[in-house]
Amino acid sequence: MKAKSSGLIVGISIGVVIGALLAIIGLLCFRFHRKRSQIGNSSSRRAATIPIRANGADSCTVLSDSSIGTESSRTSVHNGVSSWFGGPRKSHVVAASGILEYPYKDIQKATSNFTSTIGKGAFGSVYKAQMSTGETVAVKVLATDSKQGEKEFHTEVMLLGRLHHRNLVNLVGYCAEKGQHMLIYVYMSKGSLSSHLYSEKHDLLSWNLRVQIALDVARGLEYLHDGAVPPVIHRDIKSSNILLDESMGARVADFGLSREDMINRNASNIQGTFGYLDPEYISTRAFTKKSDVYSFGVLLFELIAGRNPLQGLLELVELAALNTGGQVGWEEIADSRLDGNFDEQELNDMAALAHKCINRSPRKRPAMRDTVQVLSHILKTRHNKKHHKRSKSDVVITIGQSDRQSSMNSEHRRVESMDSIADSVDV
Ligand SMILES: Nc1ncnc2c1ncn2[C@@H]1O[C@H](COP(=O)(O)OP(=O)(O)OP(=O)(O)O)[C@@H](O)[C@H]1O
Repeated sequence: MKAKSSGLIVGISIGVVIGALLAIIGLLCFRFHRKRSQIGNSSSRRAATIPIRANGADSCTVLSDSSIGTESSRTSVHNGVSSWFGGPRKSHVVAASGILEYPYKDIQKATSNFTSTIGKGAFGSVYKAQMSTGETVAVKVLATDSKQGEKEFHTEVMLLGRLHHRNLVNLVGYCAEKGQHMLIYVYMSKGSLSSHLYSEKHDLLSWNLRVQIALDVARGLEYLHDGAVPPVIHRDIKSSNILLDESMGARVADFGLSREDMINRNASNIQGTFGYLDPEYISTRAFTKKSDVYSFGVLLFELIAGRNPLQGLLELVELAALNTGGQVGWEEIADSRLDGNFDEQELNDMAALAHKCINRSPRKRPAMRDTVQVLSHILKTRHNKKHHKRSKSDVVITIGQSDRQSSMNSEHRRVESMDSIADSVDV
């Protein structure tokens, strides 16, 4: 009986030990498995968030103003590369930039055999294309008399593909077949700034929108000058090269193209557009970032006056500058169609900035990063004024006369301090 019970005890003990061992092994296996799956998850998460372009162009570039950012992975995911994978030949991706090559026949089909013309510029015709993926794009077919060889074209595509910013008309693909060179861009549904300023078919651009457009353009150019590696000088800033997206956001187009390819080059070999050209460039033939700043100044005056350089814009500006001393009184050149619907202070600040941009001496012109600061300051001041007006009217309803007086005093003090900030941003 005793032997029987001690056998039972030994049996139970062995069972408990084996059970415990099994439990420990099971626990270890479970933890090991969980760790492995965590590693797997984190690497797939990383893969999903690493920008497609690892060459630096798509990483966030912090420039002069805190709200700025490159289009970055947003472009890659939404209107950039990833949404394009269904369409083009995957084997022909230009690896360094992520820009995709499209077969000629796809473009031919998407443009209804090149009949969907949007317009024609110095580089050739532009077509609207409806891709089989559902995307709408703009296809620029470079003129066939282009002297650019295959290698140079691919180099240009690689360089263009590195430039990505929310205020640039980004390149998304290309086609090099049948002796043709085509560049495929994000489609800008609202057309060019020049058409909005000068064509009857559009509603009048409000003053508020004009300032926002000026800031968008300044940010795009600032990115080209200070964010792109190597820096890019645009060389042809003008209102027809500023395109507007669905929400009227402005983007700089036609950047980074080798100007040697332009058709109808004039004999003097001066490149760019008359009226926007830096006089210093005309005399020295050296195009610098400050030449872009000059053209940007002309564009700012265009927004203010609603008149282009071929309609005597700069003559008007010079006359007004005699009276304003470059500072105040610029209202006299305001676009008459605005019918006085603009903030005088904003208009004077923007005109004073434009006047600095077109200074004959390039050294005295601001850098693009300075123009971004001044324009965002104008918009911040507008925002603050609106906010204060609203809170002031709330105060009027709830407090008595003496309190109202003190609140107005503090508003007065705030405006004074805003003025001193404006002086410090002055370029
Ligand atoms: N990405 C785009 N989306 C929508 N329309 C575009 C796009 N790119 C160009 N366009 C339009 O196509 C037309 C031709 O443009 P392009 O840039 O070739 O010439 P341009 O700017 O008119 O003149 P230039 O070549 O002298 O600068 C213009 O009406 C322009 O607004």
